[in-house]
Amino acid sequence: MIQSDKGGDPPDSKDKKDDKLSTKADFFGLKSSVLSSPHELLAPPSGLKCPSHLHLPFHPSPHLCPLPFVGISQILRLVLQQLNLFYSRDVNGVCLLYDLLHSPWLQALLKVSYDCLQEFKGKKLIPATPHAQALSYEVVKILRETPKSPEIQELRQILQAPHLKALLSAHDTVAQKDFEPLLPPLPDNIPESEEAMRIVCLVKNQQPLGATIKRHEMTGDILVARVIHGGLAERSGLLYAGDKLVEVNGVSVEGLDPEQVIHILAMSRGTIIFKVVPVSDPPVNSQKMVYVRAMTEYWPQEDPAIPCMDAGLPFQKGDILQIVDQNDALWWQARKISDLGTCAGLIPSNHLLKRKQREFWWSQPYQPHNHLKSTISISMEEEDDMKIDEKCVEADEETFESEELSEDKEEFVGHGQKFYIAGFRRSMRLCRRWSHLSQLRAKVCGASTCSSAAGAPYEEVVRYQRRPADKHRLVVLVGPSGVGVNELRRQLIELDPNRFQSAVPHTTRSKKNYEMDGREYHYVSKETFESLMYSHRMLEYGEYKGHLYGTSVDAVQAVLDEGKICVMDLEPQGIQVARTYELKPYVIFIKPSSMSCMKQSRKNAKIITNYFVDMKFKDEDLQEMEDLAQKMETQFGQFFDHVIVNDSLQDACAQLLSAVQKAQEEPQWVPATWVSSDTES
Ligand SMILES: Nc1ncnc2c1ncn2[C@@H]1O[C@H](COP(=O)(O)OP(=O)(O)OP(=O)(O)O)[C@@H](O)[C@H]1O
Repeated sequence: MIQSDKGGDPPDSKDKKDDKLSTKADFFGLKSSVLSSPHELLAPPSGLKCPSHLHLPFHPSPHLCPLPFVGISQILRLVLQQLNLFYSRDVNGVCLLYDLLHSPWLQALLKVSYDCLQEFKGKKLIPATPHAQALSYEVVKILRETPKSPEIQELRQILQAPHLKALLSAHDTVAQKDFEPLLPPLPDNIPESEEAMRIVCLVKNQQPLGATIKRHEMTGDILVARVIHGGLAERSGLLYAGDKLVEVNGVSVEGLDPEQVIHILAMSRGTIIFKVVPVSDPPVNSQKMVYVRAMTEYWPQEDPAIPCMDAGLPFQKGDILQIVDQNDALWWQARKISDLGTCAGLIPSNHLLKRKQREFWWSQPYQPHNHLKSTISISMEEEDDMKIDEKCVEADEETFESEELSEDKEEFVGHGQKFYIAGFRRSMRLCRRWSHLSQLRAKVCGASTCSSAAGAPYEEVVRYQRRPADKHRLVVLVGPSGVGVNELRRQLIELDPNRFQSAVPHTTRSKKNYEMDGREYHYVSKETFESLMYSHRMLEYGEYKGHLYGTSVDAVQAVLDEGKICVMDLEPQGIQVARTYELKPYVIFIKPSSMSCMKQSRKNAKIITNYFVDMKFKDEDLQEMEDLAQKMETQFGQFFDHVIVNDSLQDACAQLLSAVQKAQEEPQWVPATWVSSDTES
């Protein structure tokens, strides 16, 4: 499709002249395909659609290749083999041909060839004879008449070998300047004022052409506004942003609106011929390909500012995008990595999206951030509820203590062998749920950084493959309370305690006589705990019954230093704190299954609460879990590397094991900063 572009040009100097361009928008649904022959450019011949013709321009033509071309011709032969393969498989072979010819290795090869030619051109070599082939025949004839000797025999064989014959034939072609195709001579008297025209021929099909047009406000010219990466126009290399459209199928576009041009194109059938005045300085996209993780979502259909809605690329939080063009300061071109074969689409640049986020933020009525009430902040009402809960616990202290004991017993069981799994203590889990996290964190990081509405909308990412000698990546499980995060974590560790381990949390409460420092908890003073908090060495922390509980970076590091995989559960707000180069966390979101499934599967499941020990799930609990999961996904989905729906516990556990293995052994997208720090160190 060619689409009308509303403008949105970068405000840089290169495009200043376009500031006055029209901002009308429309779309014309021209689907077009194979681009045949322009006159001026070194484009594929019009016979491209015929497989037999495909070979012609790519034979190692003798007059194009410098002498040591054995390697080159070999590679070109490979290219031809590939093309033949593609051709027999794919009707749309021309596109593949184009892709191949655009491949960097072929370009490099041609460049070498060209450089060699240039070198020889400078030397002005003159052939000793233009008829080396005839000469060799003559020599062979003479040799036949001379007395036989092994040397003469060998010379005859050499001269009659097909390779040498081909070489001599190539020599003669070059020597006689017998080049093809013959181009018509240029007329001598072209007036200087006359603009060079390019004729571009396109054949409509289901593929979009991938270009947008706009009208220049001052001159009224119809210009190609944007050529979309990966579209036919771009792959043809014949249409560039800035080209002036003169005629479409013989109809002059002078004085027409973009919409009228679009109408002509929409009405056209089969081949469409464009006459264009090429832009004097075609833009070159020399930027390297960048990959980013979308930290927000974008819907072009809801964005009235997009230059061309149909060319927009919608994306969701967490999508990995390949940015292919950043020439425009406002509108980039990108593809989703899940869909790299397609034409690119327009997305707002980092700068523009940030601006949009800020505008959106200010347009919203003020709301305290209580949408994840149970995990982030606690409203006044909840504060009161909590006090009541705490009172209940206080009143029931003995029972509570004995329950902690019984939980210990439970935790000592595994594979018929007694071993202790840290990080599952009831107090720690309850403190997470009832933590004063937001208040505590506010103390540490100050309102400005924590409440910043709009972080970077894109995060640059790279493929990271952990080397066997590297420490393992931290595995973080996130999910709404009761979904089974701890159950899955426990099952994973029990599966192979020599490989998987939890971090030992810290607490400011005093050690009980059956506990061991560094086993259940690291017992530290309030001052030590707070100093860890203030120096950002705590991944998570909270207060429960007047004591502080939390997991430190060092505790996680201790597990990783042992060569084990540290598996921890975190509240989603803690993910950002854990996302560091040293821990390289792999975040798995544990999601509840549907209500009806959970009603079945959670029949015998028990919730941990601060005063009921074996409380069964009620429908409201399941509903709350589902709601919270949705909110978590909406707010933190961009950080999730993997999602597991916890329906059947056995399946979920198998999925978890496989995901954890992949995280450690297969390449994953991680923030670019994690890897650049790697190379620095
Ligand atoms: N897939 C499942 N099928 C049946 N029961 C399950 C499943 N997953 C978890 N459970 C049970 O649900 C209950 C709650 O699970 P778990 O304690 O792991 O929740 P949690 O996500 O860690 O919650 P919290 O963060 O509040 O501690 C447990 O009794 C557990 O055995």
